[in-house]
Amino acid sequence: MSAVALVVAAGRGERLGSSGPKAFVMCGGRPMLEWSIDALRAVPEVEHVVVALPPGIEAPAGTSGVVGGSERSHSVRAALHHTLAGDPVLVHDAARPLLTPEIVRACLAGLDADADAAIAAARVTDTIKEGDGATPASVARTLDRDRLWAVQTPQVFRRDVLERALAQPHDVLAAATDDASLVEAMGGTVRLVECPRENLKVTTLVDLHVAEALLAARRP
Ligand SMILES: Nc1ccn([C@@H]2O[C@H](COP(=O)(O)OP(=O)(O)OP(=O)(O)O)[C@@H](O)[C@H]2O)c(=O)n1
Ligand SMILES: C[C@](O)(CO)[C@H](O)COP(=O)(O)O
Repeated sequence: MSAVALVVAAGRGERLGSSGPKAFVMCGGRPMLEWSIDALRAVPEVEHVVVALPPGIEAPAGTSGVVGGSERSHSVRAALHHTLAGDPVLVHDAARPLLTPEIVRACLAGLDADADAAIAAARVTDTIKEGDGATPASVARTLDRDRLWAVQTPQVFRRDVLERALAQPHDVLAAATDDASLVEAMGGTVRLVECPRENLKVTTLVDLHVAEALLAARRP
């Protein structure tokens, strides 16, 4: 297998409230992006790593860089177009610094012969209720938690499937919060690969504190 990894790192980090791009915020003593690059480069099946970056920022050592787009999926598409080869294609958020080589391997292995994609996800442990959309909100229904998964990255795709999923109009891509949902909309088969909840996304300041604590706990 010769997989290519696309790491999206071109977001602004508005919900974190950082002064610069979130992927370059210090996390556990280094820019957040570097943790994911290390985990990906520790897996020999990943032959090449491409990073979608904010304008004017150089790619980390051992990777190649491309300027990202206005929304996340546009950045994924820019990075995909930057690669000439590599199948399957693994997409990962720089905002998930708790990635491990084991998670990368599990997601690559999850792409079986009948699947179009395999995505990291954790089983939901909370009770989830759907609101009725009114203000004040009331409960419309309680969802069956046994069937619910909180989706993460990596998300691994057959190259031709991801190319087709991303060959859609700008506003369709802008509305997608992950790439697998574009494949689902095309009728594709997306496998769920159970991964630890620790593979969290740093969205707010609380997440950053939790990520730093988890990274510190990993130190020998
Ligand atoms: N135009 C964008 C938007 C997001 N991302 C990347 O997609 C991942 C997930 O996005 P998110 O956490 O929503 O990041 P931001 O867009 O930076 O956050 P916010 O929505 O709070 O501004 C991050 O690694 C982010 O850098 C990207 O490469 N290009
Ligand atoms: C792709 C993603 O990380 C899966 O959980 C996530 O959807 C990114 O976008 P978000 O808008 O920050 O949830």
